[in-house]
This record gives sequence, structure tokens and C-alpha cells, in this order.
Amino acid sequence: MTDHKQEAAKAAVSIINAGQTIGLGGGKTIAYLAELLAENPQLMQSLTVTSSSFETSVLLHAQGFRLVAPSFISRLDIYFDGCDVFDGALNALKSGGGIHTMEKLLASAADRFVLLGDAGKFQAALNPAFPLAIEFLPQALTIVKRRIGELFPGTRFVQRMSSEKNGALISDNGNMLADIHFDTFPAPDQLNIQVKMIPGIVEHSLFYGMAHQAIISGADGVRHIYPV
Ligand SMILES: O=C(CO)[C@H](O)[C@H](O)COP(=O)(O)O
Repeated sequence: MTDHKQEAAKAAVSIINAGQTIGLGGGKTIAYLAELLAENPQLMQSLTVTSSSFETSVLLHAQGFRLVAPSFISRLDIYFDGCDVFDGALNALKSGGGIHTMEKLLASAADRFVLLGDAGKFQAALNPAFPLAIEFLPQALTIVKRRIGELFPGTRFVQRMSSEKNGALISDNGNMLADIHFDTFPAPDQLNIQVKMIPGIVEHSLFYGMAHQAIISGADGVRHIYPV
């Protein structure tokens, strides 16, 4: 059976040129991309690579990539990442991994931000099947919760809790995380700004108008999609 995440990763390799500085996000499609690059030592050794994901960084380090911390990269040729879902304008929700702050930082530094995944990620519109994740300062917990309730009445605010200890899930940046569940998904352009403007919120997981291209694979083969 065709693994569509792997097929999308194969297509992604074809748009990478020797000598480029590449950013990789998290997830299975990205892990395939790292594996495929490692199978081409000449290309791999020519690349400078960084990642928003600790898990991907461990993988890249083990495979012998030239890995540079994001703190020392000001510009990327291409940033590749998966997502939960994206629409025709390539607005993407990237809530699942809880690392959207670093993902957005690297996406913003890239000449090209390319979404990768199976065809199921592409939907006509963002919808309530996926929440919006927020990363916020621990001190802002109840203020942010109140503000979200005022701006979006009827939404469910679910703080992410640790499965390993009794307490909050703490992000890679030492902050807290929560998911906002909507009954009707708000207009992405307004949601993007309204949530970003709440003091105490470091970043949210809607990547509005950021992606330049998506590469997906499904029953009809590989598709390259550009924002409408
Ligand atoms: O952004 C993400 C989560 O928020 C991940 O990149 C995404 O979930 C990975 O997807 P996959 O494992 O299907 O490649």
C-alpha cells in the first residue's frame, strides 16, 4: 500500500538544491524527508539544517546532518513542515505538536514555507475538527482564559496537562499550552490577529497567509498546491 506521507516527502526532496539552508518541522512526513535526504550523502552533506522539533533534531543529529540551532539561523531557503489541516489559501492549523511557536518562527524566516502531508490534510476550509492551540506565559493562565471566553463566547478552553507528572504540560520554551475548541471556526484573518493581540499569549497555531506551497500525496498522485 502506498505511504502517502513518504510520497510527499519524496516530492519535497526534488525541490531542494545542494548548498541550501533547510528547516524541518515535526511529524512523520518530516521524518521521511530526513531519511530520504540521508540516503543521498552528497546532497545531505551540502545542506545546513535546523529544526523546530526536538524529536526531529535528535533524528537529524543521529543521521549526521550539519545541524545548527535556530538561534544561529537568520534566513532559510526552505522550511518544510506538516500540519493538522490546511485550506485553499494555505492557511494551516498546526496545533497537534505543541511546538507551533518555534515552527512559526522558522516558517517566517524562510524564503519558501512548504507544507507536506497526505491528501487528507487539504480541506475546503478550516473547521472545528481541530482546535487552535495557544502557548502562553504561566502567569497569564486565568487572564488569557477569561479573555478568550470574552472574545469567543461558547468556546471550550482546555489546558494541556502532563501525562508524565501531576501538573501542567510545559512547552519547550517553559510556557503553558491550551487548546481552544470552536463550534464554528472563526474567520482566519480575524482570528489570527485577535488571538495574537492578547497579552501573555506567546503564539497561536494558526499559520495565516504564511505558506508558499503545499505538496500532498493521495489516490490521484502527488499534487503541488499554491495559495489562491
Ligand atoms: O504541525 C504538526 C502538528 O501540529 C505536525 O507537523 C503534523 O501533525 C505532522 O503531521 P504528520 O505526522 O502527518 O506528518
